[in-house]
Amino acid sequence: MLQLDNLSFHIAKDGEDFPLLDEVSLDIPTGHFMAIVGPSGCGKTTLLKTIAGINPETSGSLRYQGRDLAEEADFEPHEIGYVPQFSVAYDELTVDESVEAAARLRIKSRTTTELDERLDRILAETGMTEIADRPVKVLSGGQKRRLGLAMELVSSPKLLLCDEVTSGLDPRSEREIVHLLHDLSRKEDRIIISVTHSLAHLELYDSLLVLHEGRVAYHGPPSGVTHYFSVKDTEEIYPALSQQPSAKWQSSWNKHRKHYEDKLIANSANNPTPQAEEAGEDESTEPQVRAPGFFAQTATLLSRRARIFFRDKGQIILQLALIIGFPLLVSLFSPKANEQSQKLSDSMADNKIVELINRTEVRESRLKVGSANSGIIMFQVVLLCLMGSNNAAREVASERNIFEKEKFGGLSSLSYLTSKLLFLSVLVLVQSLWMGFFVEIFWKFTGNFASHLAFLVMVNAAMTAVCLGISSLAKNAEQASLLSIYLVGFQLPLSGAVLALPEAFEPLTRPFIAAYWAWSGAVDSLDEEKFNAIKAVTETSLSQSDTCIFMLLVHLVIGLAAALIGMQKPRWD
Ligand SMILES: Nc1ncnc2c1ncn2[C@@H]1O[C@H](COP(=O)(O)OP(=O)(O)OP(=O)(O)O)[C@@H](O)[C@H]1O
Repeated sequence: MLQLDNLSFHIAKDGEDFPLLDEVSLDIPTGHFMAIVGPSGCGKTTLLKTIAGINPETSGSLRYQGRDLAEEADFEPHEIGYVPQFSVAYDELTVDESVEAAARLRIKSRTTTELDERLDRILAETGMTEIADRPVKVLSGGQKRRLGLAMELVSSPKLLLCDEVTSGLDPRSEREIVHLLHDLSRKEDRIIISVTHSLAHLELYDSLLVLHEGRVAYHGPPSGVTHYFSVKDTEEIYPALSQQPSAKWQSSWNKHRKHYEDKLIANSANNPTPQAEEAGEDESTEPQVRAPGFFAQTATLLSRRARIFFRDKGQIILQLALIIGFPLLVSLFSPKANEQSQKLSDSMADNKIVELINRTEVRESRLKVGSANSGIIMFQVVLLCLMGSNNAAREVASERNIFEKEKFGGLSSLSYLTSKLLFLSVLVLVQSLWMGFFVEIFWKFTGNFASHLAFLVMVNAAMTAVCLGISSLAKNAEQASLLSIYLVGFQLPLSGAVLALPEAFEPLTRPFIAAYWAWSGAVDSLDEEKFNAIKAVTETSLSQSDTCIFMLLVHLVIGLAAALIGMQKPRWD
């Protein structure tokens, strides 16, 4: 039995306490199929989220099988399934792969055979065996809803919460989904609560909850609802609701509640589910569901991310274009940087004017070489910053809903971060090392080349980590992209590599500019001649390579910490 006792959820609105749910009390027997209906905005989704624990209740209590969910133990992730309004599957995967990934993230299977059997059973139960190989992107609306249900059934939840899983479907698909939910509620003593706008197929529900402005107006058998509201047709319920304030509906419901809910409990006792009949209410017969560990979840996420990446043609083309195009672009400037700076002859010219001309020519040649080498390094650094931002800006923000849903199902934020870290590290290494080695063919880096490579890798890694942090903290993918692009845009002007910044300004901005630390560190890795040539053309002070590596590491760590903080923060729509 699921019991809601005076459950309320309030928000602060214009500085005042405002109830979205007000003292909702319900008794829902096991193996029960309940519909929540009510006018738009009456609090149906809010109630579902409060039961799920996504909205913390302001007052009142929730009990499941006698245990207080707030005081004692909350639902284990495997005990509860929540099918939200949005799709939780990736378009690039097939039905089979989506359900398998959901299973691997939520439960620990002893053997592959055990997992396969579970997947086959769920696909058969939800009528998707025939379309198991089909990509999610070609599924119909009804098939997508079935997939959403299948992905929740992997842990055999005792409580399944469905938010408008029939909305927008044609009448036939809607009927099929309601029948499917009805059948699922008859298995494993499962309680299914379904928010719906539709008043069709009410006969399939065990009970109907009518909400009005966050308050219960009715909870009883669907057959009794027209009598209760004194209307001829269910379609007339909403107009009837608007005829008196919700507080009045609530107080009259409180007078009738016991009578109706006793009836529901008596009905459920008369119609035990097949499992309840076989096993009685003995919970000790239930198989133990264990959550997968950190490494198992990380491996599942990583293999799913790689699969999605390789199936996304747009992503592959963009990555190839960046990886090939950017180093090519840098190499176009290599002839100037390869020029040797002229040296002064050991002997002085006899003529003072000739000597002066020689010195001026040497100086000009040195400035040219210095600025070409500085430019080529900064060009590499800025383009790698751009790649880093492209790598990570949308990585979390674009799949935030799915991530929240998976976190709700028991996914650890640390596994999620680690999988992103591993995936992005491969991109960073390929992009940065290719940039370094390819440009080296055309422009010889005279100095410590390994150190130069390290700075290219570090600046890309730092920018990727910071943009991952932005992606994880941002409200949405558009905001994350915009902030990341601004961050890259500021790198070149604030690095001081092109124009020295005003003295008072420089110490304020420098710590935040990854491009400066990578440029300065790479310049410090050059041989003495080129280092001096660059020093001669720039007014910006250069830092030692150790300091530069340290600062880039700080950027990396801050980015990752921000990403983890953002991931741990609940961000439901
Ligand atoms: N966290 C929140 N903060 C502020 N307002 C909220 C919050 N959650 C919900 N609301 C508001 O509470 C009201 C009820 O929202 P809810 O989504 O529960 O309604 P609903 O009955 O499911 O609506 P619909 O049928 O249109 O989906 C709406 O006016 C919504 O804007």
